[in-house]
Amino acid sequence: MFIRMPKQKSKFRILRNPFKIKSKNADKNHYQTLKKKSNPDMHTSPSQKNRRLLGSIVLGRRKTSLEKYHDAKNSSENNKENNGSTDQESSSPEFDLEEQSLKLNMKSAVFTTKVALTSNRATERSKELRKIPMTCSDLQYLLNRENNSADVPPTSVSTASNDLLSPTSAASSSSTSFRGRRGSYTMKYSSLTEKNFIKVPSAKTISDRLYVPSSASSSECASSTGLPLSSGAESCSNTDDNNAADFCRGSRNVNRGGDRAGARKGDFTRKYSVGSALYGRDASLSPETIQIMEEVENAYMSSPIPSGYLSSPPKKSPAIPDISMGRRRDAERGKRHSAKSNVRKMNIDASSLLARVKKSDELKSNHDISLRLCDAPIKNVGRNALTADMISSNRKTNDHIDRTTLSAPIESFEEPHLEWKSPADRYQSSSDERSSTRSPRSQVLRPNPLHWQSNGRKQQRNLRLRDAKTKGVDGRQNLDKRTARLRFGDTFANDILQHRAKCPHLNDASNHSDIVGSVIQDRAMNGVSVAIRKRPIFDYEIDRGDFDIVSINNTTESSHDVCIVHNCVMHPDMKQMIMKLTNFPVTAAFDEHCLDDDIYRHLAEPLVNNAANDGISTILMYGQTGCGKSFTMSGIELRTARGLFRAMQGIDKQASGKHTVTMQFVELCGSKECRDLLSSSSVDVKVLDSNDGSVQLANATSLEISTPDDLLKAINVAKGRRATEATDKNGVSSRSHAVCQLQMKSADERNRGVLTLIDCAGSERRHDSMYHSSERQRESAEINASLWSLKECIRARANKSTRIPYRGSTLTRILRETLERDDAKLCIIGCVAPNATDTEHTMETLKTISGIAGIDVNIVEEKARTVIRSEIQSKTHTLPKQWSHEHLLKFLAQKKMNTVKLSQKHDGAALMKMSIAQMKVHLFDDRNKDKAKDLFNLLRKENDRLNKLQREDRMSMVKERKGIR
Ligand SMILES: Nc1ncnc2c1ncn2[C@@H]1O[C@H](COP(=O)(O)OP(=O)(O)OP(=O)(O)O)[C@@H](O)[C@H]1O
Repeated sequence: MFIRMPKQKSKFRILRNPFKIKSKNADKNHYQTLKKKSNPDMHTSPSQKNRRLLGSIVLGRRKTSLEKYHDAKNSSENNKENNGSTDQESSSPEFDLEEQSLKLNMKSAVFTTKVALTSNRATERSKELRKIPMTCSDLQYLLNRENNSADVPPTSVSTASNDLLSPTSAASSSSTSFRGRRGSYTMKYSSLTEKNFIKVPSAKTISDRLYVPSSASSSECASSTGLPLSSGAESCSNTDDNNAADFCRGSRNVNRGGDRAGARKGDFTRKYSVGSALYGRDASLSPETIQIMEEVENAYMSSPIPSGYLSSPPKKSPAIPDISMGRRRDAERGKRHSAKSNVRKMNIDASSLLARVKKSDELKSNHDISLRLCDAPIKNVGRNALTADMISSNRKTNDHIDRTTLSAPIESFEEPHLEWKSPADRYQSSSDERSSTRSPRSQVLRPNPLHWQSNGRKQQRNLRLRDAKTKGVDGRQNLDKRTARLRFGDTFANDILQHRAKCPHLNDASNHSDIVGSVIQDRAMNGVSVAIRKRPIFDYEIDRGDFDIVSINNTTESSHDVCIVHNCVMHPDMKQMIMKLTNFPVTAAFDEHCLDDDIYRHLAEPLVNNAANDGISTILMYGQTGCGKSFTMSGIELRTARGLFRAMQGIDKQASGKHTVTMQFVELCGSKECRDLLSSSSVDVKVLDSNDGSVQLANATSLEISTPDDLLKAINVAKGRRATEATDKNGVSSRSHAVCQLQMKSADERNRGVLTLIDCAGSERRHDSMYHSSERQRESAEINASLWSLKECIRARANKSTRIPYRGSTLTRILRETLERDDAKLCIIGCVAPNATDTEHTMETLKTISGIAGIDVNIVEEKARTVIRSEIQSKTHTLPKQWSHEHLLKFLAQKKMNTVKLSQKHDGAALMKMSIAQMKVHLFDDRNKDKAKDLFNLLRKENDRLNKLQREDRMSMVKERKGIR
């Protein structure tokens, strides 16, 4: 039966997009099928059938459903009128699909079609469209069936797909059913539209190999596929009762393979083999098919290749001895090898394996496999060739093999490994097993450690890791910087204490008390001064084992103070402790004993006075999160409110005029957003540049301030509206830059002074923001970007650059006047946290600060030195889990627990991990539970006692440190 293709539909369309037409009714039809499954003839009216056929077969421009409907209707009517033919004739497609397929050389291509598969017991979930592979001829077959053409020659249908598609229901049915384990499956014809056919690109070769024409004899089949008969046998392996279930799985595999456009050979094999077996029970199977199936089944049964291998191709080899004895490269290539090299390899492999297997007692139970492997005909090539991988997969898939052999520890393979020790012996031992045609040199079997060594190494590594875990502090254990600092905190802290004791001027709380503020301002370079304030270490930090690593030297007569960071690190051997000292120069440094008054007097007051005298002043807080920026800024604001008005009063008296103070308070969130904090409505503020070089905050509320209290109240209100969030470091971490701008204008508005107080959001390192939400991480990135931009601007200013890149961020745009005007004063106060875990943060802040001031050239890194372990880490206070075997014995002797049976491997860590039951079994000969319980409790009690002592020690050390100051 031929179908005529309309002339105007070019074949190229098929090539370019053979699946162009999409049936919008596919889903609807699918559910209709499910509904009407019991009576499939219900929806096979001629018009419906025609519509479906036209919608599915006519290739070309995609038609709307309405067009398709009209087309179908018209063609149906025309056929009836013109030909006066029967329904069957009228609905026959008008082109020769087989011819077209041949022309397009697509006959052997595999298509995948979505079919509605529903089982009797199917739940709603399983009623989904599945894909099964089909050939062009399958399609033709189905279309012919659709057309009720009983005279379709079944020979044109491939065996495999025929198996799948032969109906159990009446031939005229619009849906095809076939049996499966879960019941009968229905495949709906209406889903046979081009859009549902997906060509599997790599399938041609697969189909060439696997499809066996049902009309051909088995020998023809073998010759046409170019494979030995045994490979044809592959297509009907696995004939057990699990076929139906496997079929479902197999279909899914094929489906996935089709989706990936790389259907795997194994998947196809599996599916077809199962499919054919499934159909073996069907009465409607053609005699030719049955004959072929029988032949291939016989061939399969006589095949020496294990079914396990045929049904699942070899995968990556597990840990077995390297039986290939070839070069490592050869073994790795394994599958990629040519057929020839595989044959050679098989020769060696099978015989060598057999020889060694016979010698090994442990593998005796597997003799039957080994013999089978050796019996395998050497001529088997390609897929049938034996390789190490294959043998391993054979081991895997054969259930009768003792699985303990594979999972046995590496020691169980020691015997064959030792055999390879001497090359001469190796040659001798193998010469009688192999032909000696090659030179002895080429036959010397090198002990290829491909699997052995990799497994040995892996095991050694695991042992090392386990050791490291159990060894505790004294063992070689890899720790990150922060953990190591806490772990060895006592030793490091003691070393720092000793250093401070040698240099009593460090952290001596002098804090420039005898130096007036102007002196520090005199140190400023180009109006930019940088200062450091170290916050005190908190109790909770001490409790967790943290210690103070920042020392301040502010007693020097030089032009700058020094902030010393004691960087405590571990040597790569994780045993030696290294102390590195870095000296950072800053304009002024304040230790943890400094007061807000000190900060104001030395740093802020000169700038406030400058602003009151119509100057441009900016105070900016910089530093990591939780280091005291807001704390310091609050102190400055409090004092500024009074100091500013005081300064202005003096000026007003002199000038007999009155200054007005206006205030604007905005926050900068991210790199662009600017919000007014003096207004409850969150108005977006625009930062506008004026021609005179000043900056206007358009839309921001300008509040006129007349008293210090008004100023403080307004500041508090604005701060209350500031975006804060609880972080790991700070319960109320500021997530925005707060900018408070005070403008002092003279009565005639000729003179103008500006004081800008900026409390930056905390700079964060990756570790701090690692656990943040994506929003927070973006925020952190923007904060850091704006700070980086500020740094660039200040550098450019210090370098007297003609162009300051202030447009880099909103923060720098607001600070434009400060950055551009030479008489402007800028004080950056860097806050640092003293704890050891924040060493990197602190160093980064200090580096940035001194870089801004242009004094980073004076940063001095002292030579690293090894820290001598302090005796304070008293051995008496080591916890039980850190005890050695000897320490444990001593302890048990002290406690008169002489009945405990300890082996060398039992140390403190091992015992602390044991439960009472384990102690009873492993440590007491009489298995006395009470004794085990006593020991268990004794160790726990001792652990608590020592823990408490350690804590007390630490506290006394801290007190001691404070006393030294
Ligand atoms: N010099 C100090 N003396 C006593 N406590 C301080 C000092 N500096 C900071 N603190 C305390 O440290 C905590 C964190 O300080 P603060 O909120 O000022 O940090 P921050 O740098 O502004 O953090 P963020 O950038 O996350 O807003 C506060 O509880 C504060 O009281």
